[in-house]
Amino acid sequence: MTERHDILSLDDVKKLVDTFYTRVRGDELLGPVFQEQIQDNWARHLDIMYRFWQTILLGELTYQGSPGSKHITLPIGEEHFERWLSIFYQTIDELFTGEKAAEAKWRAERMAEMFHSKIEYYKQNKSRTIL
Ligand code: HEM
Repeated sequence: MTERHDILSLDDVKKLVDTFYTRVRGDELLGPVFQEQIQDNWARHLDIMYRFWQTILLGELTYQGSPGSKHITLPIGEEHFERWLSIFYQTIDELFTGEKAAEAKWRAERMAEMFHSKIEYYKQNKSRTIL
């Protein structure tokens, strides 16, 4: 096994994203949710996710978007977020180690919390506009 290092380049980001979404697509809980939304646009989704993590972890500002709005109406709850984070953490820990690797996990967890609370709020207040 090659020695693990930190997430330092766009190639590292791509390796993380490709490995993570390959696992997500094969997961019995998450796979169908992603497939339903993304259908045959995986190349585009992966490209967006490369740019998202490149911006956060490498400080190269290639992503512009508002991810919150893309998640608010998804049919997901706590168990989906737990599974997402568990696969993400496992993928990071297998492939990388270091400050950026830790930051990726921290960021993902904060965003999962934020998306989850927005989704729950939306489910309970469907009749009201919140944007
Ligand atoms: C169970 C949890 C999650 C599910 C099922 C999920 C699903 C999705 C789907 C289906 C899309 C594509 C939306 C579209 O193009 O119409 C998407 C986009 C995205 N997701 Fe998630 N997601 C989850 C958690 C997260 C978390 C924790 C993060 C934070 C790291 C995240 C970050 C993003 C970003 C940045 C995009 C791209 C938004 C854009 O188009 O600008 N997602 N997600």
